Amino acid sequence: MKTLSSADADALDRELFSTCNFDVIQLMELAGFAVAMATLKQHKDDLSHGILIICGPGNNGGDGMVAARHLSLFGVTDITLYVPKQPKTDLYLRLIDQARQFGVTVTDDTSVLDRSYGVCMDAVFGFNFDPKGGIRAPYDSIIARMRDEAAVCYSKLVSIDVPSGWEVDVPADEQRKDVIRPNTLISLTAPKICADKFDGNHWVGGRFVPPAIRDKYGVHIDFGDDIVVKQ
Ligand SMILES: NC(=O)C1=CN([C@@H]2O[C@H](COP(=O)(O)OP(=O)(O)OC[C@H]3O[C@@H](n4cnc5c(N)ncnc54)[C@H](O)[C@@H]3O)[C@@H](O)[C@H]2O)[C@@H](O)CC1
Ligand SMILES: [K+]
Repeated sequence: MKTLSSADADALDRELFSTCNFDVIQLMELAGFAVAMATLKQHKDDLSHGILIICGPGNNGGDGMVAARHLSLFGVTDITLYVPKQPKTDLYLRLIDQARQFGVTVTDDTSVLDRSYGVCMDAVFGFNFDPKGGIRAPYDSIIARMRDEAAVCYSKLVSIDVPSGWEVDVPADEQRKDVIRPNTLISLTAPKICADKFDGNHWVGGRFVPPAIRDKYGVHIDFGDDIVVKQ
């Protein structure tokens, strides 16, 4: 499996915006749609017991907000978006408003971590997580609770793009011992180095990479006629 370093993922991302003329809203919509679809394929029964989506401050959190709306459209009725820090960016505020219009509960109240859900979705950090100096508040304590399903009651943990708190450029079997252990990882665009040796369910979404960029970075994912592929 070809994997990307965080630097390559960032460079590829910038090329999608510059060379390929994509807009962040387009890519985030496709990413969030793919996340919703992979979660539905992998965890349909668990979703009937509700889903808690925990959003971080960047685009990984935005993917979670989009996924919430699509999960509602797929018929999931009990969806909570936990957004611990009030976003300032207009894009995130609009995504939150749209999610609400589809019946999603949006909250910054930590007490949602005390409830029980079938699925907990980790949309906290993606490939731009910086491990230097550790995880800053309030995400440090949230990720610590996510690590322990007895503390946050869920049956399955699903991470978007990168398991939050993991070092992006370190293979799964070499991560620190105290990190979260998702049941499912949904890589976007292409798997990052941390997806190497990942022992859970692994899906890839991100049907937006044109052939020239695929060749340049060596990422050839055959989606066939689907939105996501299982690795
Ligand atoms: N082309 C692509 O690759 C696409 C990427 N998307 C998503 O965008 C993500 C990357 O988004 P971003 O660049 O916004 O970055 P991230 O979502 O990875 O997070 C960056 C944010 O986390 C904060 N942060 C970083 N390290 C921290 C630490 N140690 N403690 C506390 N806060 C910390 C930063 O201040 C910044 O606000 C991808 O992983 C993916 O989920 C998709 O939305 C669309 C397509
Ligand atoms: K994540």
